[in-house]
Amino acid sequence: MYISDAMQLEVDGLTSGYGGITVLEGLTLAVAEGELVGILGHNGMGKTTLMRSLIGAVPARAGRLSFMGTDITNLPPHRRNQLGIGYVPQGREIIKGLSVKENLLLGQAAHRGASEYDRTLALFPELVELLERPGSRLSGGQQQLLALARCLMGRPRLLLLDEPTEGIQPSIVSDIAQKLRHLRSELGLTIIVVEQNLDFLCSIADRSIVLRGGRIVADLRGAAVPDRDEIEQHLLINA
Ligand SMILES: Nc1ncnc2c1ncn2[C@@H]1O[C@H](COP(=O)(O)OP(=O)(O)OP(=O)(O)O)[C@@H](O)[C@H]1O
Repeated sequence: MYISDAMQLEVDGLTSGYGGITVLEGLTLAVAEGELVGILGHNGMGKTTLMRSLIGAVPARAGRLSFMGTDITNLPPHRRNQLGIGYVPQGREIIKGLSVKENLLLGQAAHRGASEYDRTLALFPELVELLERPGSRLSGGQQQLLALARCLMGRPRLLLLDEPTEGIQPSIVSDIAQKLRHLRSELGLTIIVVEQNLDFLCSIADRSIVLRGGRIVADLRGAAVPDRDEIEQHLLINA
């Protein structure tokens, strides 16, 4: 898989939080175009806050964020999305009262321009026979595919995923891993994925970051799959 030398995302000294609580404290991270980065950490360590800070839902209190050379530190979420940052939140947020097709078209409604519908369905042939089915009648795995497809309707360059395997049957988890690998190679996407499922993460990531107390305490890079034992050690040390 091609990974560029150029940094697509640069986070420099990011501090953010809620009300009187500081969650991320001077976090610094650079992600190259085409990289697939896993974010690990125990509950409450700031993984979702990092995702929400990257999309602009949680403002930076200090530090600087840059995406594809543009300073996005003070840009609102819709502008960051237009620049190419896509987000699939924890819990997926499928609109259950709408059909698969309607959910997909919502992903496009946020963007003006050429239709992504046919291109997206070509990447997700599993959804073709489900197009008229309401979101409420999808399995967890189908919902995750729909959430990914809906996000891709906005043509992101960077895909942020928060716990994509949560609540998904173990037998389907490998399908999600395969889909992410496929999307990355077909579209050259950069992917940052928050995960608790180590097996899943080790099967897809070429770099793993461990968060603790709002800081990065391990940044394990490998040309291929990261070392599961090493990651586990960092998680244990940080428990
Ligand atoms: N909207 C909010 N208002 C106030 N505090 C919040 C809010 N969201 C999260 N927090 C707090 O911020 C801290 C970090 O939460 P965050 O959700 O980023 O952690 P996480 O690593 O993603 O955890 P989990 O694995 O449980 O999702 C926690 O102490 C949490 O209680």
